[in-house]
Amino acid sequence: MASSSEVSNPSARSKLVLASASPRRLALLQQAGIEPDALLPADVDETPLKNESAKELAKRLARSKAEVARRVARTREDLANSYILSADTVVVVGKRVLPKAEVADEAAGCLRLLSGRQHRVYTSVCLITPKDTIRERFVETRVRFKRLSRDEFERYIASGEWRGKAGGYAIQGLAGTFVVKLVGSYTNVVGLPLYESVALLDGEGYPVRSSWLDAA
Ligand SMILES: Cc1cn([C@H]2C[C@H](O)[C@@H](COP(=O)(O)OP(=O)(O)OP(=O)(O)O)O2)c(=O)[nH]c1=O
Repeated sequence: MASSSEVSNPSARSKLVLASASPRRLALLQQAGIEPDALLPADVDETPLKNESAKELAKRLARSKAEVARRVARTREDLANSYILSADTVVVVGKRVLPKAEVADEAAGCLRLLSGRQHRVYTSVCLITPKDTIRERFVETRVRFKRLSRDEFERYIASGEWRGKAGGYAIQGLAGTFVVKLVGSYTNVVGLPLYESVALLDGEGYPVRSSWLDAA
């Protein structure tokens, strides 16, 4: 067990890079008491490859994001020995991968497919350690939406909350009222499954609970 001086000495703390531009992923990490030392978003092409399954897509993209961020981090003296964490979230109806909605038409198309049905949300999390070991976790959550009325549909589109969200909705916002049933991890749907992400970091020696003393 670490001594209290080790626990409270910030200079001894390992560095963590979150390879993400998603405010949700940052907020989820912070909810777990983990404050990344740097944000290095990776702009990767998210187009699925021919015959690529949704699971393969999420895994490939999470890994690419981490690898792009690693290249940047390893050139920076302050981040040279850091852990790199990334994730990718994909929403699937049947075998169909829904887009990350950027315009209202895309969001409307997603909502039509999601209304009154069950869908799956996949998030793949990738961790690269200071020793360059790559670890991954893949998490699936099943979500069932109520059948949306025309009014709900139109008002949700008008809200704009779908913008930049996989599957054209955000469960942490108004769309939370559409959820009849959820099986699995809620934080997985928001974009970073906390149990699995913390387990990954913990398993590779990152001090996940070092700031918990200050949390109250
Ligand atoms: C389904 C769902 C997705 N989302 C968000 C999480 C992700 O930000 C986004 C999925 O797109 P991603 O491509 O996984 O992530 P991103 O481009 O937003 O961020 P980055 O690659 O820089 O990490 O959708 C929600 O916020 N709530 C939800 O309910």
